[in-house]
Amino acid sequence: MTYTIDGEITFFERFEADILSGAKNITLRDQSESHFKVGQRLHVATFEDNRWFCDILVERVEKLAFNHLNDVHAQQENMTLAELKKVIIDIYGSIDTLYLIGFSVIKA
Ligand SMILES: CC(=O)Nc1cc[nH]c(=O)n1
Repeated sequence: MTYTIDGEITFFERFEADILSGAKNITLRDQSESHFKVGQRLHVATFEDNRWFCDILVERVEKLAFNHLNDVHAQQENMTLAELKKVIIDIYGSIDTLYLIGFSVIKA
């Protein structure tokens, strides 16, 4: 199948296996990555060395308060809620507003 790539996003290498298996199907980003739109197909590479590992289709984009993170979000990240909150704080520090990007892998 041919399709147009509309942008790119990076993930830490430690998330690669969970993304490729479908165990992780959302990502939570800050304002700087709030521009993604439903229907976009994105080139996905590792943050560490910019190595392509899949393309994804963006299926959801939602603004989400950190205080509203719940067990469903954690399950979609393949983590416990406590692990997810720690990951977010480790990446972004104290943050009130997140952007949930839901996706499916379309090529790997
Ligand atoms: C590179 C990077 O910021 N990666 C992130 C950030 C938040 N969630 C996630 O799954 N990946």
